Formats: sequence, C-alpha cells, structure tokens
Amino acid sequence: MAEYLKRGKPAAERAEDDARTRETVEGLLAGIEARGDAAVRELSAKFDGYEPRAFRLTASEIEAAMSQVSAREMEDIRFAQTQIRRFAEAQRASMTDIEIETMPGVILGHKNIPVNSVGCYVPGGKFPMVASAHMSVLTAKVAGVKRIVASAPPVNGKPHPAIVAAMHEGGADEILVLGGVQAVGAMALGTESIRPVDMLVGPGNAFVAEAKRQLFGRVGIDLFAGPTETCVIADDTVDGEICATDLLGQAEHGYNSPAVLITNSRRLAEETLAEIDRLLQILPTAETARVSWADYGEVILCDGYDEMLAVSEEIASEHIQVMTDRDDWFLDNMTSYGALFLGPRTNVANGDKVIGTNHTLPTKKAGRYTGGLWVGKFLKTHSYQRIVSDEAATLVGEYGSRLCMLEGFVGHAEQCNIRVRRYGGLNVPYGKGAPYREAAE
Ligand SMILES: NC(=O)c1ccc[n+]([C@@H]2O[C@H](COP(=O)([O-])OP(=O)(O)OC[C@H]3O[C@@H](n4cnc5c(N)ncnc54)[C@H](O)[C@@H]3O)[C@@H](O)[C@H]2O)c1
Ligand SMILES: [Zn+2]
Repeated sequence: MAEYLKRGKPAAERAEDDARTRETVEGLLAGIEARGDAAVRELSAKFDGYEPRAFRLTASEIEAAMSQVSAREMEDIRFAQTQIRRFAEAQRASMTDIEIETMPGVILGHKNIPVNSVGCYVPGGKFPMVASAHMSVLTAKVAGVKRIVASAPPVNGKPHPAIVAAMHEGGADEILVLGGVQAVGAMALGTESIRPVDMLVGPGNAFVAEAKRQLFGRVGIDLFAGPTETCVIADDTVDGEICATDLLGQAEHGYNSPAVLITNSRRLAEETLAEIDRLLQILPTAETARVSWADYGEVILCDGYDEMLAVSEEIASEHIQVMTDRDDWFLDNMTSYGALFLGPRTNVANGDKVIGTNHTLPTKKAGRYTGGLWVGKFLKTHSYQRIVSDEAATLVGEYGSRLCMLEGFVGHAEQCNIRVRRYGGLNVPYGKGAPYREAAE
C-alpha cells in the first residue's frame, strides 16, 4: 500500500473550489452574452484595470509593440517556433486523407479539413506566457486555419511586446488584448466589435478553463487545460535536489498547481521533502510555489514499480517526468497523462518553452480521454461516399432497404428502393419497403 509522506487538500475542498469557479464563470458569460462589448469592457476594467480604445490591436500598434522586443528575444522566439513548427508539420504529415474501394463499386473516403476560425487564448495573468502563443497560433497555422484570433490579457496595463511578437510571427490574423473569461467569452459568443470564432484553444487559469468548458457545444474547444499539474516518478537513480527543483519549477505557476512525487525510495522521498523546504527559502517565486506545495503537493511512497505505475495512472497528471532505471517501461505501460518527459536530461520547462512538443495539455485527469493540443485538434475528419456502379447501387440498396425496415424506417427504405428500381431494373412498389427481390417477383 502506498504511503503518503505528504498530502494535499482533501478532495471535498477541491470540489468546493471548482463549484465556486463554475458559478462565477456562469455569471460572467451570461453578462457577455446579454450585453456584449459593454460587459467585456467592464470585466476588463475590473480584473485587469484595462479600458483601451479598442481591444483589437491595429497594424501600427502591433508594430510598435514588436519594436520593443530585443533582437536576442526575437531570435529566441524564432528558435522555439522553428522547433514547434517542425514537429507540428511532421504530425500534420502523419494525418492523411484516405479513399478506398470497400467492395466493388463502393468508394469511401475521409478528408481532414481545418476549422475555419479559431480563438487562441494566451495566458498572462501571473506570467506573460509567450510560449502559449507559439503553441496555439503557430499550430493552427500549420493546420491551415484560415482565421486565427489570438488574445492575451494586458501586462502592466498594456499589450505585452513579446506575446504580441510571438502571436504575429506565429501567424495570428487578429490580436486582442483581453484576458480571462471576457476574452474567451467574447471570442466564442461574439460582440459588436469582435467577430465570433468556431473553436477556442489554449491554456489558462481555472476561470479560463471553466469558461471554455461551459462554451463547449456553442463552439469547439481543444481540451480542458487548466492550472498546471506536475508529477515526478523517480527512484534511487536520482537525488532530492533534482526532484525538488522539478516539483517547484511547475508549482510556481499559481496557487493551485499540484506537484506530486511518486517514488519507491524512502531516502529520495525524505531528501526531496527537505530540499523543497530549502529551495522555498531561496526561489524568488516561492510565494506562489509555497502555497501550491502546501495545498496540493504530495509525496507518495510506493512498494515497487508496479505500484508507482498504478498510482500515476490514477493521478493522470498533466506532466509526468520519469527518472528511473526503467523509463522505457513506463513509456510502454502508461496510458493516462498529458505528456511524458523521459530521463533526467529533459524536463517540463523544456517542453513548456522550446523543445517542440505542445505545452497545452490536459489537466484534472482529462489525460484519461485526450492528449494535448496538436495540429490534429484543428482538423476535422469528415467522411464521404460514392457508389459508381449500378450493381453496387442495387446490392447495397437491397441490404439497406431491409435494414431500414428492420428499424421500421419506411421513408429511409424508399431512399434505397428508388435506386434499386432505377439502377437495378427491379420493380419495388413505392412505400412497401418490402425486400424487392420478392416484391419484384
Ligand atoms: N494546462 C496547460 O496546458 C497549461 C499550460 C500553460 C499554463 N497553464 C496555466 O495557465 C494559468 C495561467 O493563469 P493566470 O492567472 O496567470 O493567467 P490567465 O491569463 O489564465 O488569467 C488571467 C485572467 O484571469 C481573470 N481573473 C483573475 N481573477 C479572477 C476572478 N477572481 N474571477 C474571474 N476572473 C478572474 C482575469 O480576467 C485575468 O485577465 C496557470 O494556472 C497555468 O498553470 C496551463
Ligand atoms: Zn510550466
């Protein structure tokens, strides 16, 4: 049985937090739906102290923001975008349109069609998340989305230059300076000044993730990508300093970022706990990391690798870093997670910022049913069919007619029968829906 050397808040308290968030978001979205721009403006003033002339940046405002980005920063942004584009293009190439003849004269196919317009949310409440612009905007571009709207909150009362640069370089067609529920609400529902999109993507805090969830159905969403979670699976091959660094590295995202160590080593568990206390004294962002660690941090000591696997499958964390003597065994056997980071040389921060995989990943156990954002999320797979011979029209029509009648669908059966009459030369009386071989005899 796994032993908890440290536990986070009980599940009931986490559920209460979620219920409060749900209620807040419902109210805010209702306001945006009823009052459009006026509500958006009020929320922007209330939450971000920002009331510009317009939320959409003009070409010259984009240029002005970009001129504040240094050459070094620009080169770093381009380096990251190159890696992300490279991986996204390879993933795009793995998705092919198909067309096959399933039986003589019957042709079935599918086409991958990009969503026409998307709204990419780029978080910026606590940290200006420049990287989220690459992850959503650039990936949508690779997918072939025609209209890409990108939105990030103001940082210190104005558009954040590097975020604007990353959005623009990534291929955004419209850039909005709007945060939180007002951003995703306006993009999904549309206002007098903001044309609605077909789909929302991108990560965000609990309010943003919940707003996307509530808007799902009105528009598409990529996935439930809320406050960052991290999990480290480690054994005696590593030390407490590296585990503590990796846990706090992601706990700093906000006040509600779970960080969990799963290990079979009591020595490592105790060393990591001690290192976390030490690092929290010196990490400049300890203010939030400390709260996340106190409320959501866990250290779970397991009996062996099988139990470590079982516990991590249950948690289904957004990021899982594996540093053991059998990393490939975890890769082979794990099924529920956002993304895996294998071996001590890599880490979640690389994945967040630069390495090329997408950092928008499922949280709150959504890894049970979806992976993260990727080029495929922007593509809709649509089927089509065609019958090219009279024989096939007759044969499929006969089966079709009987199967329609099995369910009592006479009108459906007629769709088949009319073709059997025309293309098979069989006389099937209208509205009988009878198997026509007999009907024809
Ligand atoms: N799952 C993922 O893939 C992933 C990736 C990157 C980041 N993240 C997460 O994104 C989040 C970014 O959060 P953030 O807060 O820094 O920025 P954010 O941009 O997501 O949210 C900022 C907005 O939150 C709104 N807000 C703040 N307080 C509010 C309140 N009380 N009620 C209603 N709205 C309120 C404001 O409108 C503000 O504009 C972090 O939690 C981070 O962990 C997740
Ligand atoms: Zn992160």
